[in-house]
Amino acid sequence: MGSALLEQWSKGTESITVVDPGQASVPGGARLVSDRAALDGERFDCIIVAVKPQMIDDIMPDYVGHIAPDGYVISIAAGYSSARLSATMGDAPVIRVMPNLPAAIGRGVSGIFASPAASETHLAHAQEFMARAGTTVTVDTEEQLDRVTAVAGSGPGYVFEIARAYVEVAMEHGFTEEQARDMVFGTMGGAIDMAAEPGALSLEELRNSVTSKGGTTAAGLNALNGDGGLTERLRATLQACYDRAVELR
Ligand SMILES: NC(=O)C1=CN([C@@H]2O[C@H](COP(=O)(O)OP(=O)(O)OC[C@H]3O[C@@H](n4cnc5c(N)ncnc54)[C@H](O)[C@@H]3O)[C@@H](O)[C@H]2O)C=CC1
Ligand SMILES: O=C(O)[C@@H]1CCC=N1
Repeated sequence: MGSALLEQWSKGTESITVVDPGQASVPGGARLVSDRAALDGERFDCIIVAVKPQMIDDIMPDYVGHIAPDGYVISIAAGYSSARLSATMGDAPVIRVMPNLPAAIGRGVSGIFASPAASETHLAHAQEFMARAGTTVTVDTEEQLDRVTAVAGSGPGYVFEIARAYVEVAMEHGFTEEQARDMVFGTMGGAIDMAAEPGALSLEELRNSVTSKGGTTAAGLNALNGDGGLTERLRATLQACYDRAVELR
């Protein structure tokens, strides 16, 4: 996720240093070091936490001395709370961000939550920084940020899985994978873009406009969600994701 964001962050004027022992190169002209020791006492206006939440306790305390006076911390880690991160990082101000993967093409959705110690300046920087990667939604509570994770942060995973299953089943109707992908991506992308047009009809109206009484779409929709099973499945999906975020706090 950090690499996807780096592509977009690099469009700004900041000098960016990445510490990552697992990368041979990073995009966007950022400086890469494989070991924090190479920083040699340098301080940074913003330190971005983009490691797995389960690694933060081990890794991040070593970075306390690298935060500039008036600097702050951005965390993209799921779940791990701002209070816990601040305590881990010498009481630094923390802004939590929950991006999603289409940030890689500048079409991400990022939730932003500023903990009380973060200043207006920190928040304004984080908002501008994340806007380079797509849409931003600033939320008032950390609870809401964990719900952004359930809807948007993990959302591309749901979408990719739905599209994958749709392609698989389309191929069972005798199409090549290329044909199936073209049809599924075109249908999903075209329908979503149409629904997102300014002044578009509601989703119910759009659905109904495809659906002739006694026709083919009605038959398909009845199988898809006639019993509310799809809605229930999505409810369980978001709840399971949110519950996991809570466990990671
Ligand atoms: N993958 C996604 O779509 C999203 C991920 N996130 C968050 O982003 C964070 C990273 O997740 P992913 O990118 O999926 O994982 P990842 O495994 O792809 O990336 C983690 C990176 O941390 C590096 N790393 C490991 N040890 C390190 C150390 N000691 N110092 C510095 N870097 C180290 C790894 O080499 C790797 O490049 C997580 O906290 C996750 O919750 C948030 C939103 C979306
Ligand atoms: O699966 C995860 O934990 C991360 C956080 C949101 C998306 N991927």
